[in-house]
Amino acid sequence: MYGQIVRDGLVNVTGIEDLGLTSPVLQRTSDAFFKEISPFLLHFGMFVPTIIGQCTPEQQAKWLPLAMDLKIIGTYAQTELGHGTFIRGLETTATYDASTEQFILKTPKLSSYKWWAGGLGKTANHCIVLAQLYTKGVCHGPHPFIVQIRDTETHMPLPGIKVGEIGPKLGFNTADNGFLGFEDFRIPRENLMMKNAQVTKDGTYVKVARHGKLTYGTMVFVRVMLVSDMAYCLAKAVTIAVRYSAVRRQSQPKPDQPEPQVLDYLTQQHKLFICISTAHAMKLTSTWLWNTFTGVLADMRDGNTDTLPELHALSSCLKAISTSDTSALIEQCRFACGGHGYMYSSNLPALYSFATATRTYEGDYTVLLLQTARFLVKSWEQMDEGKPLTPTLAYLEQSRNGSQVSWDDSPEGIVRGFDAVAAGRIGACVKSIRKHINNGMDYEDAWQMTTVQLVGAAEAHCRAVICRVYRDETARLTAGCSPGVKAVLDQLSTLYLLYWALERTGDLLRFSSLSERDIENLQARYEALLLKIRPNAVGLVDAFDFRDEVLMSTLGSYDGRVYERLMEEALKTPLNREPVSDSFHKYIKPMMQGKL
Ligand SMILES: CCCCCCCC/C=C\CCCCCCC/C=C/C(=O)SCCNC(=O)CCNC(=O)[C@H](O)C(C)(C)COP(=O)(O)OP(=O)(O)OC[C@H]1O[C@@H](n2cnc3c(N)ncnc32)[C@H](O)[C@@H]1OP(=O)(O)O
Ligand SMILES: Cc1cc2nc3c(=O)[nH]c(=O)nc-3n(C[C@H](O)[C@H](O)[C@H](O)COP(=O)(O)OP(=O)(O)OC[C@H]3O[C@@H](n4cnc5c(N)ncnc54)[C@H](O)[C@@H]3O)c2cc1C
Repeated sequence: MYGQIVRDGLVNVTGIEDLGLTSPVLQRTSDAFFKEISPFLLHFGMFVPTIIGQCTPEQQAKWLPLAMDLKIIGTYAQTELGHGTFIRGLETTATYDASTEQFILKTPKLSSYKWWAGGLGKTANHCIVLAQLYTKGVCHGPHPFIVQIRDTETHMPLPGIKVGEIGPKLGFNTADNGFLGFEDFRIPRENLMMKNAQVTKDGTYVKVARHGKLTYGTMVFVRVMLVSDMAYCLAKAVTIAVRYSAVRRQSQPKPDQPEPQVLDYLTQQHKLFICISTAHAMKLTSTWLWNTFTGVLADMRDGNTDTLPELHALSSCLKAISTSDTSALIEQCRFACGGHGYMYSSNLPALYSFATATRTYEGDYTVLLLQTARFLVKSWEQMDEGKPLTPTLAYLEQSRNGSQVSWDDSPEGIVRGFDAVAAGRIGACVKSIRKHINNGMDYEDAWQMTTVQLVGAAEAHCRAVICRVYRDETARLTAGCSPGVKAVLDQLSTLYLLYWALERTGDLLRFSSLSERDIENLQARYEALLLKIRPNAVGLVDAFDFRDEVLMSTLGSYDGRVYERLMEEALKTPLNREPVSDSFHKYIKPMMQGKL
């Protein structure tokens, strides 16, 4: 199993070298090799980006060629058995010894073991280690170090290194996630990644970066990338489910009619068409977020970190919501395929296990939404002080006078409705925090007592951002399209707005003049739109243009030979090599004969 995985991984990363080892190329071609992920994902997805983001030019000149030529294989070891979210609580230490100009890495106790890093178990021979940096008796917090953990010739763990695989998981079972412990393991001073902070030969700590959280830059990059990854993952799942729903015929609503395609059931359309729409919404939002990210990087290259807080808030909530929506909607695709959706050969289980993991790694859902909420509350307070709001929060101004937004059921009106919900929920959180403080709580306790509402406010803000970006980007990108294409893509973005308006009627009743009659109108429009989209449903998923080798699905292959493929896969099962398993003779027969 592992040997095959490594072979496929290497064919992937070396066989396409002439195409250029860019992230998107690697990411997309790796899907033709793995139902889940490559053991080299962390090498290209975090090890290389961290060298670029955290090393000085001199350090990059040393490490980047080695990494890009796969002379070293790396991963990113930050999480420990005892800490993942709370990075400031990490226990691994790196203590500077000026007499030898080395850092001594230590794993003080079991909970300090690095745990989870992809590729760490048996594949990587180097890794980025986040450790508490001590010099001259002072702790300066978590810093990144580049550490060789295995001999590059023998692949044996180096003396003082304890490393291994963490074992089977819900999914990601081709990721080779590992554990890592250090016993007074020494590395050269130069292995501290020194772009944002340095330690001189005599042990003096020098802070370089103006912003205290640039060490967390790789996580922001990955969160931005994951939004696009989720769009791609969901597009694969809905391609499988819609194609299967066009093939599958079931039940007989009318006695004298043949069994219909299950795709003709309105409930099936309700399950699946939001998935098509959401894949588009997340793809367009991810491109918008990527452009925002590169803009902030450019600002930071000019020494300006003012736009970083908004990027952190955006990447946090968009990563949280895109992974949560994708996990839920891929499971919905699985539900839509009945029993055959539960077959591993459908590829829906693997797609689900990948997406649901992504809801956790690179920042847990709740924790990241609370990060966004922190930014929203601070922005509200700045608005109260008359300070300007950042672009994505301009809608807060409308709530300043507290008047209720009048409901307008046009697409643009619905977008404004979601702005009103977000503004209203943020305002309610600020009111709650202030009430608790007035009742004698300190700020931290008042914040904690409001966190359930704060998570909801951050979700509402994110939904408002997605709705606005999806609507605006669809209009912009279809401006030059044929009327037919323009109409279908407009239907999809309208469906997204109607779907979420119906999901959030409570909020819209609370923060706008939405009435019961308006809700009835929304429901009727939504159902009529499902019927309009039905004729184009298969064409819309075909337009995602996934080859069968990438979909890897008995249910979603282009030729629709579902039952033949299911049987072909079944016959490949090892248990079918012999008509009678030897377990019959060992256990079942003796049991039947009363001899067990
Ligand atoms: C060959 C095959 C294919 C190759 C493909 C290649 C390309 C693929 C590209 C991408 C896909 C790659 C996928 C890789 C797979 C990933 C596997 C998983 C990896 C991991 O999980 S790595 C570990 C991730 N861990 C986390 O995310 C931990 C989450 N915790 C935190 O982020 C923080 O600890 C915290 C923010 C939750 C809390 O920290 P703390 O208490 O210290 O901070 P606060 O007090 O809340 O805030 C203080 C202050 O800092 C600001 N802040 C916090 N974080 C950031 C940040 N990241 N950036 C900027 N600012 C930040 C925060 O806003 C506060 O500011 P203010 O005080 O309010 O001003
Ligand atoms: C498939 C997979 C791959 C991974 N790969 C890597 C890797 O390559 N490298 C790496 O370093 N790590 C990796 N991780 C680890 C991952 O980054 C962490 O699991 C993630 O950051 C969550 O942290 P945790 O596990 O400590 O969860 P915890 O934070 O302990 O979460 C447990 C519960 O506590 C809640 N919680 C925690 N803090 C707060 C708070 N402040 N307020 C409210 N609720 C809170 C959470 O919401 C959650 O409900 C991987 C994880 C997975 C699942």
